[in-house]
Amino acid sequence: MQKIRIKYFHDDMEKLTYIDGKSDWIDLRAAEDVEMKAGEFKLVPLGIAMELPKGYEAHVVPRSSTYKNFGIIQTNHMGVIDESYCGDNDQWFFPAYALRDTKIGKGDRICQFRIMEHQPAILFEETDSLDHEDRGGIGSTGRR
Ligand SMILES: O=c1ccn([C@H]2C[C@H](O)[C@@H](COP(=O)(O)OP(=O)(O)OP(=O)(O)O)O2)c(=O)[nH]1
Repeated sequence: MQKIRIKYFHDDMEKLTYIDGKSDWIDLRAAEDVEMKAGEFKLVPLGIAMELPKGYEAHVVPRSSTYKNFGIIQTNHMGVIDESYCGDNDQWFFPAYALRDTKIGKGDRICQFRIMEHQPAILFEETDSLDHEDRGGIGSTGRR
């Protein structure tokens, strides 16, 4: 088991739970009641900060049911939490765009995250030709 040091910003928040065997993505909750009008953007606080393991980052995505339940989408599509984002005030946020008037309750599970190892260090080596056949662009393999 990998240990992660976590700070909760509110005493009455439900603690994160890792449900072994079902999914290794961990649900995150809104840390306050949020009301949004259609077309509004808001950074919804998630009420936690973490010290990620060395060599890891975290990826945050919406739950599949988030749009159905709340009518919001995540504006960055996938949030990347850097390893260096580990200060006492580095609270995680969910950037939300509302497509309808909506209410999110404190404690509602709106997104999920997992940790991922960093990619290897990369050195770009410039060339005039990559010496491979073109694959063909977006949609080039057709619809069926
Ligand atoms: O959905 C997200 C995405 C990011 N973050 C936090 C963690 C991350 O480490 C930090 C910066 O994110 P990123 O580098 O993606 O944002 P940026 O727009 O490039 O800002 P910065 O100038 O701070 O790098 O913001 C969140 O809380 N939620």
